[in-house]
Amino acid sequence: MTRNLPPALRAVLPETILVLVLVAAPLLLPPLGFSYDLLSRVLNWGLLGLGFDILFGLTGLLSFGQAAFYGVGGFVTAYLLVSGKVASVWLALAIGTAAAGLFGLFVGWLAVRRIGIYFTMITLAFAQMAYFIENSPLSDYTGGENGIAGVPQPKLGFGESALTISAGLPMYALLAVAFVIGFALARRIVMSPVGSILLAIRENTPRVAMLGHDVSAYKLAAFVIAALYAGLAGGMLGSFQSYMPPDAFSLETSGQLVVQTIVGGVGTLIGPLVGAAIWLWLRDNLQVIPGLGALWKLVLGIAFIGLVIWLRRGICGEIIHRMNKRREAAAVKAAQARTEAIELSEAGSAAGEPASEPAPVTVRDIVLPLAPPSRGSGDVALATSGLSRHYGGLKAVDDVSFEIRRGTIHAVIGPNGAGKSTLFKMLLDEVSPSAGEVRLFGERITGLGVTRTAQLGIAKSNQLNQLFPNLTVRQSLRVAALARSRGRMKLDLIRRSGSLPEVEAQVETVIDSLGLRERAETPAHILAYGEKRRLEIGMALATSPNVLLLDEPLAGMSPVERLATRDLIRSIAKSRTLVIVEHDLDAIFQLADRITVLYEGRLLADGSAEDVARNQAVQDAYLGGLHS
Ligand SMILES: Nc1ncnc2c1ncn2[C@@H]1O[C@H](COP(=O)(O)OP(=O)(O)OP(=O)(O)O)[C@@H](O)[C@H]1O
Repeated sequence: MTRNLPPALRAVLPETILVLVLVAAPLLLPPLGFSYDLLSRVLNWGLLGLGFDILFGLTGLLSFGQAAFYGVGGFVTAYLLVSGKVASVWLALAIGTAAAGLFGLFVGWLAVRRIGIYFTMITLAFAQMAYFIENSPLSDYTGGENGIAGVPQPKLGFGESALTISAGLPMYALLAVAFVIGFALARRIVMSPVGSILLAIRENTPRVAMLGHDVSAYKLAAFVIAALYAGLAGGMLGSFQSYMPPDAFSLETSGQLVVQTIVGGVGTLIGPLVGAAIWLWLRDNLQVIPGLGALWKLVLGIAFIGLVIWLRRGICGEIIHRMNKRREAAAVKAAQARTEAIELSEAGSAAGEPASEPAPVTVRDIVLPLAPPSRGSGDVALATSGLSRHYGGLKAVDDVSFEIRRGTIHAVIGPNGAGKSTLFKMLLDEVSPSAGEVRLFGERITGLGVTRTAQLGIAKSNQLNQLFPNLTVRQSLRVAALARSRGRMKLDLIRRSGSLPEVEAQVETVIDSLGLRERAETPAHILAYGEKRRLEIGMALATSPNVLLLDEPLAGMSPVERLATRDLIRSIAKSRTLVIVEHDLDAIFQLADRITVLYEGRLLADGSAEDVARNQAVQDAYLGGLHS
């Protein structure tokens, strides 16, 4: 239905619907028990929830400490106004919001380096500390348990003619305007390059770091954005009810926000508002039912357990899912059918039957629009000296020194457990060596970490796929290409993710070179195995590296896929240095200019393919005369 709308209107459809609903709400909902005051509180919670949803829904970081920022914004604003230090409510709101953002910067800086439950615990601990500080050491400023009364309401205009925005409908209108602006801004953030990267972080954090994005910095940005929203909502709370309550800081506030967001729909932006409407309406109305008494909390709890069980994605999440499902069902079905056909054809070709489909990859020479970073002029691209990695007593890699020449295909081979993958991981500082170092074009990169080395021009495709399962092929490659065009971190929150011409050209080139044009809009988890392997390589390639490391690129592929991927590798090698770990020795001896052989963590041989094939030690220890 929405497809028939003009593109300009379609782009702002959610905002348009939101405005219509917010205009209609005070006309239609009061008879159902939604007073203007209740509607205003719902909007205030919704504003708090917008930031939380960017943090939790988009980035996957569950904070149990949003009350800390809500409280800081609220109390700083209220104190400045009541103490007379600032006369303008708008200015006090701006300062309160900025204070919450600064506090968010501090807490986030400590929290984002931790993951999962540890992150959540740090946010919870800070919120509890903030509650204590508000109640005790700072009670002269905050009123302690009494909070701050007499917070003035905002005024529109100047001097005598200024219009006070009083409680009731005017305050509802102000909060509605704030919410619409906050929503539009949040949606822009979600659709921006930063939003794409935050989503990818939720899908697969280590891979985002390996592509060259500074994961901690992006998480911190999401954290501060959430704190700013919370600070603004907190500031408006005091002004709207003329009183800043101490329980803004309480654990219950943080917990209620989490529940409301889950009930309304995580990752939908509008979900926290809907969750708040249901929660507050039920709470207000259950409390006044005669005979229910204190049992209202029990009834509320049961109602919410039911909602969460039957509407797993939350109310808005479920609605959006069902609408998308109907619209996308045919596309998903077709994608799955294509996957089955490809896998059937691959199984057939693996069993020696003639392929029922043409080779899926049609390779052209790959000229990527985004150039790799320019690095040194020497002949040696990568060099290791005395590189070792020990796990307890096990020497996974032991004192390995070798060089990889610029513009060559260099293979690293060795039997299972020889240390190839560990060596690879050390080449881009994914794993820190126990001893020794790696140099990229003469510059020491050991100790820089995987994100910095990626920015210097090394990328790796992994032995086990590290994809973004719910992102499409195009979205995945875009996240990779953004790392080359934007560096480790850039806060372009307002521009659209797909609006960078060079990045888009890069993505299209890689899609074509991978032979995935037909699958560009297919989520990674639906792809056939061979396609996933190619996407794994493509993501590394899309960062436009100087040196591309391929860890077992042919593993598990059918013969047809292998041939196609070999062509792809040859084509990539025309413009960059390639290092390959691979067990398919026939492929390696055809592809590689030089070969390094590892055996039990040590360097056994290093030379041209002919030299290595003739090397007696290699034959004895590994090849068993196969290539003599
Ligand atoms: N994180 C780790 N902790 C302990 N031991 C490890 C770790 N990673 C690798 N190893 C061990 O180091 C040795 C080398 O492993 P590695 O994966 O590098 O070998 P590989 O040559 O890549 O093997 P394969 O060809 O089977 O992938 C193995 O004995 C492995 O069990």
